Amino acid sequence: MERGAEFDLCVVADDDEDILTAARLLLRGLFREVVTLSSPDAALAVAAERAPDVLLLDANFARGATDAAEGLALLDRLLAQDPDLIVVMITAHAGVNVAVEAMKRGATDFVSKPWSNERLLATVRTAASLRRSRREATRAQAVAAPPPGETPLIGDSPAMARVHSLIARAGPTEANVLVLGENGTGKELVARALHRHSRRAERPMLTVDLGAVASELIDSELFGHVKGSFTDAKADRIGRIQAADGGTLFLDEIGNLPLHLQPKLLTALEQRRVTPVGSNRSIPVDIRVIAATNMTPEMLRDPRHFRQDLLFRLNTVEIELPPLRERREDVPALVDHFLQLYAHRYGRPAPMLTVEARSALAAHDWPGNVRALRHAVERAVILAGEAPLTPADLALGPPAAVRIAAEAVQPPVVADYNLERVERRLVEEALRKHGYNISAAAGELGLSRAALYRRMEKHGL
Ligand SMILES: Nc1ncnc2c1ncn2[C@@H]1O[C@H](COP(=O)(O)OP(=O)(O)OP(=O)(O)O)[C@@H](O)[C@H]1O
Repeated sequence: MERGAEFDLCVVADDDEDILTAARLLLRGLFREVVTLSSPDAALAVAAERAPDVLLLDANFARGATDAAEGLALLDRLLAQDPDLIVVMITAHAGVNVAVEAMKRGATDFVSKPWSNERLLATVRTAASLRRSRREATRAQAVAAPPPGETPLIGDSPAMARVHSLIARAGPTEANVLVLGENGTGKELVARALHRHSRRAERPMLTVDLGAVASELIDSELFGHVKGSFTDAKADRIGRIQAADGGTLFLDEIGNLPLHLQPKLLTALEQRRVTPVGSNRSIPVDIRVIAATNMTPEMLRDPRHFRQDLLFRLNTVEIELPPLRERREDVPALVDHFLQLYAHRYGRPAPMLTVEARSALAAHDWPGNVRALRHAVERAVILAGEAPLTPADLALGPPAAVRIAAEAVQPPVVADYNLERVERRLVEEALRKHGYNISAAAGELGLSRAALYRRMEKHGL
């Protein structure tokens, strides 16, 4: 790494080793890191994961090719993946036509081989400055409001006012934040808002859902691996921690991190370095970690479940999201927001709700929290006719106490062979048995978390 470099990262993709070496030597004064690559796939992967300031791309990627078809096709794919990517094309053989074609397709500039060092440096510096000003503009927008399509964090109950204030204060700092709350309370939305308020906002936030990754793969998913370190390790793979370098890493369902990997994560966070599986070389990383869990604070503070030294690393700031039933005053604003959202999405007028329907929504216990409320409103928008919606249209079911009493006398599942109803009943039972802990219920049902969410949605749970 060079001190005093103006920019962070330049990627050079070319099949000619001599060109790669020359570019690396020339550009390392301008960039803190110059990554050279000789395969199109690697260029796509690194561009997606590292968001370079500039990518220098050889127009004639295939050895001996001169018609630039491969380089131009790769340019299209790179720009489809990230329209803001700054690509400088390297053209050969007085390839003016290729240069013009590349600029038409969205390349920022070009240099022709053999290049003059001054010309190359000037072109690349101008291109990198362009990237920086684009990022600053994006960042200014990002801090002000969530990007289109992303839900704002709704609710001004005292509990949510506290959450908003913690986000505003902790967001711009580098502090690691732990977000606690039952499933569906909005932990991921809080993580996104924290990232948006941070100086890393223009870099990506990468998410690892530790409840969705098979436990034997978590090590390699987080830390990466080197080729041959285990049977399926057919090539080197960078882990999510390294991929989040410069940005934010969101570790969802951190309570699912196996105990034996907890010291490894702690060491990585303390030393700011990762060691891929099978490697003896550690790599420096600069990340901010936001973690989330649906474990109760009591479980989390039990060393049999979670190492306390790792907990102290992760919870510099703790944000607790209370379940929706403890902040019912947020229900009307959430209902109105989702009514508008789905009416717009399905191209129909937002249905009216009777006073009784609104009271039923506010009185419901919402064991699945805001996610379940969102699904209930979506379903109501889809099924609504002309008349205002009544409590029956919302299919909320009786209050929890009545439901439990009724279930006690229900016949066993096998008395009803209707597959849809049996599925709904089993999903409901598994959810209830595990206190709406999605990972645990999915485990018991033999489903992934995503598959369980799909079924909950299908059955309006
Ligand atoms: N305060 C809120 N305002 C608007 N939408 C919300 C709010 N809280 C949650 N949601 C919506 O509810 C759904 C679940 O939110 P999110 O994924 O952030 O919850 P979570 O706590 O991370 O859930 P899980 O633990 O199950 O992963 C999302 O569709 C989200 O948009």
